[in-house]
Amino acid sequence: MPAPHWPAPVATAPVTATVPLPGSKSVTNRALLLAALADGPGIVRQALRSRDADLMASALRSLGTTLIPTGESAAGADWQVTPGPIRGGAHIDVGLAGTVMRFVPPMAALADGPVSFDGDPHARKRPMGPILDALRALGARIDNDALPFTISGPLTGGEVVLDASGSSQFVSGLLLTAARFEKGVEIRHVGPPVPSQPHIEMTVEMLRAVGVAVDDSEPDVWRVAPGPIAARDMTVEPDLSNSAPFLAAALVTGGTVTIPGWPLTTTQAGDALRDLLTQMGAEVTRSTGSSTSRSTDPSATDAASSRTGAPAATGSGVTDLVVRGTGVITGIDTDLHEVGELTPTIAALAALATTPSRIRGVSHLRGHETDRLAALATEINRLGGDAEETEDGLIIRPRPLHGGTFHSYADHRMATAGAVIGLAVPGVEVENIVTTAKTLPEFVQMWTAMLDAR
Ligand SMILES: O=C(O)C1=C[C@@H](OP(=O)(O)O)[C@@H](O)[C@H](O)C1
Ligand SMILES: C=C(OP(=O)(O)O)C(=O)O
Repeated sequence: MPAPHWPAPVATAPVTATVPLPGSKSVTNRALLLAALADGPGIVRQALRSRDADLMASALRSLGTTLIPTGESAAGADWQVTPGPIRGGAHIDVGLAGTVMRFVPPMAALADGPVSFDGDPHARKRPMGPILDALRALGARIDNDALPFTISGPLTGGEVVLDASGSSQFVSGLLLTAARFEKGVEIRHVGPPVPSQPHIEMTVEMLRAVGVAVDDSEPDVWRVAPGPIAARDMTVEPDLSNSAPFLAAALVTGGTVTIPGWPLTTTQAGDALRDLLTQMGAEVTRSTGSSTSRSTDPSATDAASSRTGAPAATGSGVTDLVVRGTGVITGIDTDLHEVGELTPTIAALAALATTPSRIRGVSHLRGHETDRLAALATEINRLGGDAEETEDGLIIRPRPLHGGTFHSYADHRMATAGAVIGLAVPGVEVENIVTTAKTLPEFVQMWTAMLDAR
């Protein structure tokens, strides 16, 4: 039986809340995979626990990695990761996780036998062709062009040309395992621009932090020489993209939301919120206030840690991010090609803005958890709004909204977009709010706590 729809709470007063966030999905799943491919046991600290992260952990276990939780706190889980010989014969459930369906197959192609993959019904619709073709070109055998598929090695590596305009994860997936390929890899992208460059930078930076030499000096070309991946102690940053609905609440209610532990420098897409929310009318400041980062364990500091696998904070590398709503939400004309995962929240704010908005550069969102452009236009219009899909984005014009069901399409960011609109529009019910478990299982409790805080 489907769970009842979640009545999105209406804000009765400006919110004033501090919202600590669990770890980044993108950093967690890269860190776990790199630890599983490393030359010895390592630790991943303050990792996210969520459906996507748990699917990654299960995938790695079925390929022969030992993952032992050594501690769990509000900041996340600490995993001791001990690599093993990569085992074939496994079946891997990717759920709806792009990071699992694109990052694990290159590792599976190194297994000593075939490995099969499948996922949620919609996962079978997400684009996989370019990375599967690339793996074939590098030596693997694969029996399909989308999920479900079975992959068999041996994969030797070498040079490959692919079109990664559909997802940066095609490049990240190949890069993460590339040092373990006999010949390493040279990836050359040919096609329209690759989206989500910060996520590729995150991959490159995390690889360098574990001793892998990545040459990205030529645009759209990445070279990784074969060699060991060093075992390290990595600490995961808070998930800045998941701060989006909470920070949006400051704008919607004319309140103030503070996120502690915001890194001073980061490759996370969510860092773009500082600029985007300013453009939409917020006052955004950093303060050293209460922020001490999520880690208090001095042993977590590691000279080799990167910004994304960041050293434990001493307070120097992080601040509080404070977003204050000024009472007016202005529309925005913006290209979100590099930070597409922020689109649902920006669209929700645009639906509540006083002037029109145009979101460009995100045609690749049609291959996300759902076709996000169609889903956002449909759901905003269902509540009486005026949203129009364009070839590469959305036009959203001001129009008063009314209550109704906001469908999530099993998309965590659609569900949280419904919650943002519901702050200002009585009677919004979000269908399948529990889909937020993909990256933020505590969403409802955190949302309620934010609204209750004074
Ligand atoms: O590598 C990653 O961790 C991600 C890359 C991006 O994918 P696309 O390039 O497919 O948008 C992003 O949208 C996704 O949420 C996470
Ligand atoms: C696109 C997203 O996820 P995935 O990692 O499944 O691609 C997202 O979280 O917005």
